[in-house]
Amino acid sequence: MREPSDPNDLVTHLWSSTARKSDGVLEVGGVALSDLVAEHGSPAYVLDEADFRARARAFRDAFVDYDVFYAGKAFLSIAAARWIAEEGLGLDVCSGGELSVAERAGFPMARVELHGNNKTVGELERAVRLGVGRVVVDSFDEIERLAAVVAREGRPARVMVRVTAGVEAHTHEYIATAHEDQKFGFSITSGDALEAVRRVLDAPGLELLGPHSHIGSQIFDSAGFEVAAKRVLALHARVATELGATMPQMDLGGGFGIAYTTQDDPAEPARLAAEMSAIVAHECRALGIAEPHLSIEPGRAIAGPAMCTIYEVGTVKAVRLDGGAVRTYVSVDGGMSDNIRTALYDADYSCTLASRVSDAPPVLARVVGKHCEAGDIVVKDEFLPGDVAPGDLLAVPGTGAYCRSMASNYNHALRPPVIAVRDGVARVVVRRETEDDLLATDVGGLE
Ligand SMILES: Cc1ncc(COP(=O)(O)O)c(C=O)c1O
Ligand SMILES: N[C@@H](CCCC[NH3+])C(=O)O
Repeated sequence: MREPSDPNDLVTHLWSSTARKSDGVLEVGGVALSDLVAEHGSPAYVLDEADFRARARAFRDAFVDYDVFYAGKAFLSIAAARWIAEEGLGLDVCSGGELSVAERAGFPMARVELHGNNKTVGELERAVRLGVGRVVVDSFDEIERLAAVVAREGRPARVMVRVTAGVEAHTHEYIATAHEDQKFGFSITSGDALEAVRRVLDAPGLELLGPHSHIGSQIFDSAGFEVAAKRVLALHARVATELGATMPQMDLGGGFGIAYTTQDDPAEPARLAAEMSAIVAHECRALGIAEPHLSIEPGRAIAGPAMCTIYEVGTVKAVRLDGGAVRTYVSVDGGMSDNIRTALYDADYSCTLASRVSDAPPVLARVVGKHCEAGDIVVKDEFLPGDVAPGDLLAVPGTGAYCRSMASNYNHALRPPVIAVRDGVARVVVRRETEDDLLATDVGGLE
């Protein structure tokens, strides 16, 4: 259990860099969130543009000799794609929808890569026509499909082969992706990865760049990356000796963890870069192979800390637990429709009172949403001032990654807007959904 912290202050490393409290009111990007809610309503995602850009830049600058692709699945909008382009990163998309955002943003297609374990023929055709920089193939079916697409379109495609390195990453089971028994990639151990490389080499119009390994997400320990890099580089060596080909590149994926609570201690990009580069250099020397050109795909570590969600409290209920302790259930005007991560991954978040000072003694609170679901929890445990009351605003930090992008319309909830703040100015970059948006898809079909 975390210790209560001063409710009138912020645990700064959990918040975006411009977040501060002034007389109990949370400000981000120079905008008081109480003013933002007065104008735009709640709940709302608040995106600190300067922080998002700075994190993107920090990865680009630390991983100097690498290509850095921002993983748009974490959070993508036209504005975010433009910022990523301006900061000099590439963009990883994994669906036609994400590709559309990149296109609408005018993102340079040569710096876009397309992922996915079941891309449609339509998605592959569009990617090839648009000239995306690389397609990461994930199955034998897809290699055949892509080869047919490039033949029909008369345009080549640069290809990476997604591999599973057989690593048990230390993270939630649902977001680990390098163990053998799951849907992504070609197993190195079984020989499928080598066979996939052979088929790509044999396919006219497919240019092989190299293997791609993503071991999972919200990982703090570089040991998993080390084991994966070793196994993937061993594949490079096998491809050279058995197939007589050189793979010029290698992608080590994303997965870099962030601090959701004071229990988390993430590494800075510079340290990650130094560790990963040392591992690759050491292993290449041992195998006697040339170092491939490297790339990575951070998503969460760029978008996650740059956003917070602001909610209004609707009801407060004290519940007596077995043993006599009391838990205060604080219901807010959003929930699992704007942040599914607590319910899906048992994720931990923190929160703070964002609209006033309070000197009331802390109580153990659980922040819950307004959905018809007992597991609709936003913050499992937090100490909040004991006078927390309807009308108060609560803010949850670290909601930039996999919250808006995984948001749903459960109970016909309207997905909240994303409001970018910078230098005292707030701009809506993704508008709030309306009931008309929901009803527009419900076409009746009664005739
Ligand atoms: C292939 C791939 N690359 C990159 C990412 C981004 O991961 P993260 O947001 O943890 O950096 C993911 C998501 O886990 C992924 O599946
Ligand atoms: N959606 C996951 C991250 C992994 C998704 C990308 N493979 C999360 O919220 O943690």
